[in-house]
Amino acid sequence: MADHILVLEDIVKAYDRHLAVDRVSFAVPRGSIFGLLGPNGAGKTSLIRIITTITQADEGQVWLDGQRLHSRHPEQIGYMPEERGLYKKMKVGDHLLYLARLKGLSKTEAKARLTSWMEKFGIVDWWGKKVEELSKGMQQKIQFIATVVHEPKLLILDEPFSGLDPVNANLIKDEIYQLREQGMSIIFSTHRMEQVEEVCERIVLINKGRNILEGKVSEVKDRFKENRFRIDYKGELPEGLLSQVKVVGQSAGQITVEVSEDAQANALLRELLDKGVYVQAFNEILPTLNQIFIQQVNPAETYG
Ligand SMILES: Nc1ncnc2c1ncn2[C@@H]1O[C@H](COP(=O)(O)OP(=O)(O)OP(=O)(O)O)[C@@H](O)[C@H]1O
Repeated sequence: MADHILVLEDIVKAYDRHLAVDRVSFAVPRGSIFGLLGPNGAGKTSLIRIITTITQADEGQVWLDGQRLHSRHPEQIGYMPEERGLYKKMKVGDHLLYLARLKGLSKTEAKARLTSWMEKFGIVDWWGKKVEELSKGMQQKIQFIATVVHEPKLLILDEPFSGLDPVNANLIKDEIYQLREQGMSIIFSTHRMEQVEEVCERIVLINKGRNILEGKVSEVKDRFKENRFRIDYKGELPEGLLSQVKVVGQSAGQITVEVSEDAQANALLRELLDKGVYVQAFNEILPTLNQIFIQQVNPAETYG
């Protein structure tokens, strides 16, 4: 448990007769970026609401930083929900101060930290503006600052890049990496699988309230690989070269093969080189997280 900032054990949550979370367990390694994934209605928000003590689990245990979850723990968590709730009529600076004070910061400390964040984002002149004067993306930057200003141990970000242009998305992404470098642990919830591949080290996939897949992103991709390799080459392929492998795709200068074991791929590459074929690229085709997500959540669908 020492290596984990958050541990969930056998969490159950039902609303009336609907079982939203069904014995979910997982652990978030300290100082990592962890993807909490699942289709709409899977139970992710229900789990986040339990972790942030907004609601309570019917059964199971949550441990934060080695302690059973208790009422002071929210001060150590920063949660940016997908529904961004800022008071439209309030001025940005007052609003941020109010939220930072709620998280236990003194007024002086809050002001110093907020000013430093606003300087970092180049938005000091927004301090006196009303929230309603800001665009959706601008409000999101404010929400991000409000979420991290008290330097929580655990940061939970629900679709943090939605509504942000690529420049601002990168700005926030860089800040997330920096916070991780400083030791913060981050749970990242999104439906955008390419973002997960880019930023997350581990994932858990929730479907219909259950944990159906968990692990390091690289291991998960490896688990679902189909031993396929794509070879880009120049010139002609010698006769009989591919008799040992299954060819599953072929076009000018490119061939895709399926091997029965890894060693066969090495043997094929060696043979290509020995026969004087100019190999431009020899790549293993790993499934994308998007393909794995679709296949696991909806097994009737195939990919390839
Ligand atoms: N307060 C509630 N009362 C009744 N049912 C609820 C309540 N909150 C969630 N549910 C139900 O519990 C299930 C899980 O919902 P939850 O919001 O946790 O899913 P989610 O994975 O966050 O989905 P999304 O990706 O769409 O945000 C859904 O079937 C939802 O309808």
